[in-house]
Amino acid sequence: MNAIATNKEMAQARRRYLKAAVADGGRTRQSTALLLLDSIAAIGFAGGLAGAVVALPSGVAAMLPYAALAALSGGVRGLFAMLSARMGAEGAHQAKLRLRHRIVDAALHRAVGGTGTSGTLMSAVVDEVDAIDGHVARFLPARQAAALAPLIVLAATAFASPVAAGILAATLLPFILALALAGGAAADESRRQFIALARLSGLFADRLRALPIVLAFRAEEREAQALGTAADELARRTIRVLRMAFLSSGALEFFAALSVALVAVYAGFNLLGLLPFPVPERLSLGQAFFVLALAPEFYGPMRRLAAAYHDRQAAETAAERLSAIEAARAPAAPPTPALSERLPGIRFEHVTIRYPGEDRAALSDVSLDVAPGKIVALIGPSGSGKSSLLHLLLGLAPLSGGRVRIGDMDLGELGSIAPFAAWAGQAPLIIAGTIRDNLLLARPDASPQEIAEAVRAAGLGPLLLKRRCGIDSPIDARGGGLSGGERRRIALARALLKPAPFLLLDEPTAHLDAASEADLIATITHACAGRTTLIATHSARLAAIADIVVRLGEAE
Ligand SMILES: Nc1ncnc2c1ncn2[C@@H]1O[C@H](COP(=O)(O)OP(=O)(O)OP(=O)(O)O)[C@@H](O)[C@H]1O
Repeated sequence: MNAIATNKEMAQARRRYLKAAVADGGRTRQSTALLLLDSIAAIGFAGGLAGAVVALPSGVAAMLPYAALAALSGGVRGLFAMLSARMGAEGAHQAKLRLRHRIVDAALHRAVGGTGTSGTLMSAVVDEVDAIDGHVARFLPARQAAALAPLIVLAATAFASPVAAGILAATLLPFILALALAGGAAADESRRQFIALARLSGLFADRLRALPIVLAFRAEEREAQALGTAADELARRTIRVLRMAFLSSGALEFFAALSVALVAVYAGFNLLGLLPFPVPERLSLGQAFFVLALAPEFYGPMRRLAAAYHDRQAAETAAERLSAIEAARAPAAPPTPALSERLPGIRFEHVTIRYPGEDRAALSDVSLDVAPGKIVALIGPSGSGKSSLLHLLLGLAPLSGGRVRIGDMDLGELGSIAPFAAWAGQAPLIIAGTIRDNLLLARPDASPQEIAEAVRAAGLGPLLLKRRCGIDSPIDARGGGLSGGERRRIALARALLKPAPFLLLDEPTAHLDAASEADLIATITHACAGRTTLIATHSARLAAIADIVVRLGEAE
């Protein structure tokens, strides 16, 4: 009972999320209005057809106005259908644009330690946002039209033959029952298929990014097998969904055809006066033709709704995953207040860092004072928490105990010192573009002279000399063609370019030979002047430039 309640609540939560996510203003309503106009044009078509048949014995001239009405209504129907599809598509495009923007924003501001690989996030932004397309473009207008259009058709039919209208209304109940049953049964299969699709595309995107590592570890076969299993799973789910779709559309077509057949039999027998029971009406040829031509239109809007039902299932499944990504968004940081001092220091008071889901603290009860303008080197064995301490300042690691003062402000008030810090991490971010684009990340308005100075100071000169286009040489997002040391130099050049009171460096001289290290140490010493600096390092030579050396790990 509880599980059922939970499932129901989850379904409601999914629908609420979807409703809020796709609220698109006027487009859906316009698309619905066009579908309703299509039903009115269908009445015109049926009237024209019936009139033409009745006028046939009186000659072509008498028939002509009715034939023209039927042709015009037919043409207008095509136009309405096209415009409705276009409006729906436009509404879906707008809704996807807004949602994609929100999901990218949430993915970029994930709470510290949030789950989800970049592959699954990418698949969410592309595939899962796309899954709401059919919901907005087809399902929503079809659902709104399905509530009104049959009533319009029913009223027009009742005008010509109340009994035929009664037959249509009576067959509605099993039709709706079949629709609900078929849709409900297909829902779970469709959800499972969509989850399998999301899993496969996330897996594929992740493995593609890690292709060099997969090849280096000769794991091609194992990874190909994992992808194969995910693809098989998707194929199995897809077959099940197709099976359900065939079954459900078969049931729907059966009821729709049955109702039209009943109206046809009634109209025919009534015309011939052969009905075995009394009815309160005697149909004319025109009335009989009119109700017959209109009967399929009664179910048309509901058929359209049934065809779009799977779009809704796909959208609801996607909504579940998209809402989870949005829920994992870190609470919006208040606007960063300005620092009250020009060159503040940093004080760590009994700081503990424990990552979410970890039993052990990465760093426990660390107290440390970095006076304004001083250099502190953090040394210690691998895993002792040097990077974590720097990440804490940047809002990338959680403060689980103690407090951090930035000048006379609390780190909590600032959220992160990122806006005031020049930072070069262990795995520098490289974007696809030129080397210049990568440097300008730190300061988009840097002048060519300032860039040249940072390039020289970071020792990037030899790298640029090797490249035909120098600083405008293209590099890919993985830093293809750059050595680890060169990537670090790019990160360091960025840190040098940014005029910030704090300088945070995480192993800036790793991977360098002794001569290059000595060069870079001179550059770093120069860059530290006038900034409060924290350097995590394993290098004794680099640590020697610090005013204070703090050993983390075993010394505590
Ligand atoms: N995002 C994270 N989630 C969970 N644990 C983490 C995370 N980042 C780091 N850790 C753990 O925190 C501890 C400290 O890691 P950290 O990277 O700060 O050490 P480090 O001293 O900088 O190491 P190295 O010298 O090798 O760079 C390690 O045990 C590490 O496994």
